[in-house]
Amino acid sequence: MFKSIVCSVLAASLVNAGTIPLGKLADIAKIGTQEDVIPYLGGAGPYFSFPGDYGISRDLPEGCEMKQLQMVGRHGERYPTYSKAKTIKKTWYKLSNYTRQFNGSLTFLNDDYEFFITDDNDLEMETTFANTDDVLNPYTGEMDAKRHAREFLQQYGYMVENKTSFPIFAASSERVHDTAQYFIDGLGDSFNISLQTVSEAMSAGANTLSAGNACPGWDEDANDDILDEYDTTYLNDIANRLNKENKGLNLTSDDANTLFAWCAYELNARGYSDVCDIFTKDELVRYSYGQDLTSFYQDGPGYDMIKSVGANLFNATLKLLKQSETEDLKVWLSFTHDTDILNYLTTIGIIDDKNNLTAEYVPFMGNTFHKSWYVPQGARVYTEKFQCTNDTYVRYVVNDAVVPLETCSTGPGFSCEINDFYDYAEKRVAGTDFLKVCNVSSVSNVTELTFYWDWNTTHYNATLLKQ
Ligand SMILES: Cc1ncc(C[n+]2csc(CCOP(=O)(O)OP(=O)(O)O)c2C)c(N)n1
Repeated sequence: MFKSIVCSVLAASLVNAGTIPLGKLADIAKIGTQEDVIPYLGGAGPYFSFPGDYGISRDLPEGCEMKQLQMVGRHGERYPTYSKAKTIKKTWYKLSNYTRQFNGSLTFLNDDYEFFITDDNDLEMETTFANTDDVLNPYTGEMDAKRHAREFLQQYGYMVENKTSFPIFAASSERVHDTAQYFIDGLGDSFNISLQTVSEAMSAGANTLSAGNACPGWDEDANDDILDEYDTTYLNDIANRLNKENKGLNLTSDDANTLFAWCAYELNARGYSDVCDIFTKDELVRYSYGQDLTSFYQDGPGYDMIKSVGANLFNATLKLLKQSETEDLKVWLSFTHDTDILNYLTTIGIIDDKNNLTAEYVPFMGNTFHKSWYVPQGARVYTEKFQCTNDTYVRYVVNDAVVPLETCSTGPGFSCEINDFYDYAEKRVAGTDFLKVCNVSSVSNVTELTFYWDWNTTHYNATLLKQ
């Protein structure tokens, strides 16, 4: 209410001051024109479908019947976290304190540029119709989740036609919870969904959708010796270029690095970002690979403990698959964070673990791991279990594309025959030990993931966290 009064007062004063922007409106000119940049932003930017879909049809193979559907999704487009906002603001203060005219790719700052974070209460949160910087922004997390719900109904609506009451699970981060709620809103009022908010506090231990948050054994710096080798002179080049064009500006390579995140989050908040136009295409490729490397060695196959972390959720999804005949519920929808999805995909074996990424150069041959392809904002990983005549199969759909298991894809639609799948899965989880490698017992005595089975009696309603 207060906000809308302030807005109308502001609007009125703009009218009186005669500053209504006439003619050239940046949003009209730019919204929708920067989609090429999004895949290079390490998953911080808006949702896009997995580009390498191999041409496999997403449709249920002919003559088959879906038996169970699971989905693990990331929350949608958001504002920066507190820590990322701090670094972005540091760069913004340098720019906003510059007293001369800007030249080159920073020229947009001469016009009436408004910094995209206008309210610190938005930090850590989804971008929404209410808090977006621009009414035309097509990339709000709210819209993404609602659209996802409609796409879910279009693709799999037959699975919920006769079962309109069911639970949806969300980790207790506020943005994750909000995404689940927008998804529920998008399903429409024919449904009676109970939103189960499962704690992602450390004390939740194994009963969580965010094993990474219950993992004191995880060490962010474990593979820094590898990551430090990556050549980051492209960041110095960016800073030097901007400083040369703008005498007296003292941007550092850290500022240059921050500008990529600024570009991504401004797209989420505003729908376009002049900051994205600062970079050359080569610089975008170098930044993007840096993001791939970091997540490969912190949350992917490059860090040996990750298979164990992802096993906490993967084991639960396997149990659900095995119970598909006896469990009343056929659809299991859950929302969590990007790192948790990367951990899960690592255990499944969907991220290539046969070629460790090199930090010595950008490997164009044989590198299939592009972080943004797997976990853009709003990422969604579906597990399909379907029966065709007498045989049953499993396959994964990542961000709208069927992504077959490398060594098990001879079934219809490049799926994996169910017994072969269980053998495959057993090998994947052999030797993993989430509780041990994460040292869970130091923060929690909860040793099992139970919420998929006891939600109806427990009713999960964890306190929301901004993390
Ligand atoms: C296995 C593991 N344990 C702990 C961490 C620490 N950690 C960093 S970010 C994060 C949660 C995800 O937050 P964010 O990167 O903001 O992802 P988003 O909410 O945008 O999906 C956790 C648990 C980690 N990355 N990986």
